[in-house]
Amino acid sequence: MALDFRYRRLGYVALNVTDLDRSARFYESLLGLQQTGETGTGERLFRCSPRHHDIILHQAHEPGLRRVGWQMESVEDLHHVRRHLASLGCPIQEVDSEESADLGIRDAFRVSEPNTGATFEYFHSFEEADRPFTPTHTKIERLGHVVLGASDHARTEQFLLEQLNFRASDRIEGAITFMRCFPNPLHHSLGLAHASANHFHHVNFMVTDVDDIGKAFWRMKKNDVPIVFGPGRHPPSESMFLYFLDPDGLTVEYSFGMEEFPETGPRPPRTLPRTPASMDYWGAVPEPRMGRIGGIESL
Ligand SMILES: CC(C)c1ccc(C(=O)O)c(O)c1O
Ligand SMILES: [Fe+2]
Repeated sequence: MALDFRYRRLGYVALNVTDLDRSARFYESLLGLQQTGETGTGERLFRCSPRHHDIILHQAHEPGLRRVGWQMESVEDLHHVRRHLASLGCPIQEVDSEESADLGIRDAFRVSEPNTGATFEYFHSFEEADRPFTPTHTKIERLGHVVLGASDHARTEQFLLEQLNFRASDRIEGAITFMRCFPNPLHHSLGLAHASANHFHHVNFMVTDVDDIGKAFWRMKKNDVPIVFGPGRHPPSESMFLYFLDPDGLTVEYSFGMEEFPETGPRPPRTLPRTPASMDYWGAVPEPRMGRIGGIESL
């Protein structure tokens, strides 16, 4: 089957947190998301875009990734990816109408990415919020990307590229692959790190102003939020970055700027050597806590 289904964007990321109130305060007041409501099961919805939500926080015993939502360009693209995954023998779980209504989506289904066990949810229509997103201290532009650690990196990368129509933008040899969800132009919406076990690595928010990075550095310091990498500038995507930990120790990144790819005639992916200089132009060194906490919940 030709893999010509088209993604619109990384739709949303659902995270498991161990103290919902504490995390809600962090994601709202320190990160700058707007809380928009709750689902019938008490999950909290947050946004940084005109859409229904960008982040879901779910109360759980262990922190980590609950699922990743992918918005497709059209209903035909959604049917296409569903048929393709079913033809590969991947069990498809439909999202029932009550939950879909809560999430502002329609015709959604979930599937377990067979190598990492991460739940991918595919949908097409995504409700808009009734009011525009009004940034507070940080001019967040969008939910940027999610990075997973994979114990079988080669197989996972192959599945994502050959079966799910992601495209490789760059690789750091033996460390990470940066992938865009075709034809979305952003350098990466999904990153796949080499790891000894499958795990959540980090979630990223793109900001519109370099001052958002500098201001976050001091805001996090004043509020005793651990900064685990940066400020710095990533050679692969050219973005300036700051990584810090949420109250459960999940890693969150702010970044400013990112290379964009044309749909046709993109440059080929590069392979950068596995050296500190491939992670940061400015000489920052990641703390061991970066990208360490966070399991992957299975479907
Ligand atoms: C340190 C990590 C995994 C990393 C490296 C490079 C980029 C980038 O080029 O944007 C990232 O976003 C990362 O998270
Ligand atoms: Fe990142």
